[in-house]
Amino acid sequence: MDYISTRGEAKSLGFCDALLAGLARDGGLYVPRKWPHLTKKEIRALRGKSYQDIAFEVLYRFTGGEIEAGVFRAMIDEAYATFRHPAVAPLVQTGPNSFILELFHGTTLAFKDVAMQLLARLMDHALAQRGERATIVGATSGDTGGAAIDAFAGRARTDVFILFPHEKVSPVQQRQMTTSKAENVHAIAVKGNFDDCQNLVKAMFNDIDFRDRLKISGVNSINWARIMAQVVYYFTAAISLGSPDRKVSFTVPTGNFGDIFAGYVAKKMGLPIDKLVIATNENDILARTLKTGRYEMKGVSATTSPSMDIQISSNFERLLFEAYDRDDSAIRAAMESLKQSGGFEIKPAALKAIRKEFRAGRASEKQVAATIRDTLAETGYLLDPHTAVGVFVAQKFEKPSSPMVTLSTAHPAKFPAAVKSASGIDPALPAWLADLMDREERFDVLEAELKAVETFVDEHARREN
Ligand SMILES: Cc1ncc(COP(=O)(O)O)c(C=O)c1O
Ligand SMILES: N[C@@H](CCOP(=O)(O)O)C(=O)O
Repeated sequence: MDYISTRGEAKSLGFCDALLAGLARDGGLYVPRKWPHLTKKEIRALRGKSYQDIAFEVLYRFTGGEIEAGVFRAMIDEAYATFRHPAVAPLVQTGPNSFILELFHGTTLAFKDVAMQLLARLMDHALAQRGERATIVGATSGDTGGAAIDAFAGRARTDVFILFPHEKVSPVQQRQMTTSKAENVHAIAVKGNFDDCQNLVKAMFNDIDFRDRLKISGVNSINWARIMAQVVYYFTAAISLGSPDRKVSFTVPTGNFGDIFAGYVAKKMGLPIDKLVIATNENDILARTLKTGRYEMKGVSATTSPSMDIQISSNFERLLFEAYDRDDSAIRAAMESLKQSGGFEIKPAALKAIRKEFRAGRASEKQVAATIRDTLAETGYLLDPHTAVGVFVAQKFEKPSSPMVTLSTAHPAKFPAAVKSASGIDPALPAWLADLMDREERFDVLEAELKAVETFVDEHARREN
């Protein structure tokens, strides 16, 4: 198993090298050269197994045997022992054929914990094997940052620098990043939006001298291992609803396209998924792209689902690579056009391939609030605003014949103001986070300038092993 870059100019890497590299040196994203496959019989054999068992069966195929099986299994067990629900990612039925997949039972109450807890252990292992350390840089619109800081806090071989948009994340999200006492983690408020943060992270990767000197690595979904870990819950959910003998559709609240791309990977691996539905908030670049065939940036507005206030949707590049039958020159041209003119056209054959697998829809702010209110009234279930985007869009694509699973990507208590204003309910943080808002904050504020951020990272990264 080796990994190739979507832009075709970086050398292919084995699993651990791709894990530590994050972004490829040509600016592209790593994908496996060949998708591993599970037969229907193999999928059937996973029925009744635990989340951890299924995770091992699905994920070990991606490692190319570079990690010893028992060690890999122990990492899975340890990662998911941090979850507060025995099923890790339970399914809740809200209608005859409607289900919510709760992905927020981890330590920071967002779906990011599912991948991040495993990623931290994988990185630690790979670094220890090599006797190396890494400087991790990450961008967040609110949830990746908290999950990364929690998963990497106190780890000896990594320093973590998380860039978040100043004053544009929820107070709970901010405190999950700024109240860690661990010395190896640094929260940086950038005067800009999430796209600025993500561009700065990519620029640090593309500054080859800086990258090599500080051994830069990444924990955003540009890192293949993040996507890989997220594939598992598509399997667990579909299997518990009758897969592979029944097709299941998924609706995914989408921003950086990582979570839904993991669903696409599950399908490539043989899981019989019917449709994958992209749900966007008012920052609807992906819904517009599917409709018009043109990816066109037009500015980001602040919404009540801030983690999805994104327009440079990194993982869409991975999908384009597949839709163009892995023609890396088409990807280089599209990404160059995005850089030069803020958009690109998708060729008809590639667009057709995308439309075959995906549907897309958007939810306005009014629709999000109404969905939170109405779902509570009709089912007693309290949604967070990101999940509400998903539930609203899912309704348009539900069919009486097959189940529709909407991914619930965050706990409502991460966004109390929006939830209260829509439903009248003030969702409480769980007991272990009850004092979060009283904890002391520690963070730095920087301009959205590469020099300022690189200087900060350089000054604060530890170099000794
Ligand atoms: C709560 C929440 N929902 C949805 C998303 C969108 O996920 P993705 O960026 O993988 O599309 C994010 C951020 O990524 C998030 O934090
Ligand atoms: N919504 C994300 C944005 C970063 O996404 P990632 O999946 O690429 O890490 C966040 O909450 O930070």
